[in-house]
Amino acid sequence: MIKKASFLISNTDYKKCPPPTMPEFAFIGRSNVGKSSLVNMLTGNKNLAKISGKPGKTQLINHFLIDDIWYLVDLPGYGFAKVSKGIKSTWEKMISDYLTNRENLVAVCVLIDSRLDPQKIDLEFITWCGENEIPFILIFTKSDKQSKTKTLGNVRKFLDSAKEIFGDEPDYFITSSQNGEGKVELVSFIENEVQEYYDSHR
Ligand SMILES: Nc1nc2c(ncn2[C@@H]2O[C@H](COP(=O)(O)OP(=O)(O)OP(=O)(O)O)[C@@H](O)[C@H]2O)c(=O)[nH]1
Ligand SMILES: [Mg+2]
Repeated sequence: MIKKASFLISNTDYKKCPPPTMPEFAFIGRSNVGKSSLVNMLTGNKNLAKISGKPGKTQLINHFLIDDIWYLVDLPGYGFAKVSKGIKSTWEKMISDYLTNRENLVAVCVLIDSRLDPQKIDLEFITWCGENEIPFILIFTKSDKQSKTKTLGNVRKFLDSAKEIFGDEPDYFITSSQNGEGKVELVSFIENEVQEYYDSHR
């Protein structure tokens, strides 16, 4: 479990991010999918990342230091219709530059709204990750909002779509920031990866 978490710095330029000396996990997904809420749930600190009912709250690359051994990054959402084309492409460049150049990035955690059928923009994003050889895992959010059957049905549909693209199923987790579902599983997974990172970088 996470014992210690603190906010470090916000950036628009990946070159100004903290030195890449620790393994890093970045949280991304559509605006309002629950990225910042998940960061707070995982760290047990309701006030760490800013949350809003309005999409587009997070606009920068936000670094958090976890247990003094890994970085968690809260990224702005993609696919937010209400911003202008110009702002959108600036965001996209900032995020794609960060994702393709950040050498200590272990995996991108792609958040998917478990209430919805597979969304084109999410499938496009994971396709882009594949093309750029960026490892990713899927995190289904807001599982508390509907029945277990409905959640599992939507998860299955998304995994089937991903399988069509990649030939196999990505690692995935089902979570709720409201009731803590998936916290233990996801944190254990990340902590394992962190350990492996240090083992292979000795
Ligand atoms: N019921 C429920 N609501 C959630 C959950 N996660 C997030 N929310 C709500 O969804 C809204 C958006 O949450 P945020 O965490 O700000 O979403 P975000 O992905 O960081 O959004 P941007 O920063 O705008 O891209 C807020 O009103 C949250 O309270 C969840 O697991 N369950
Ligand atoms: Mg946010």
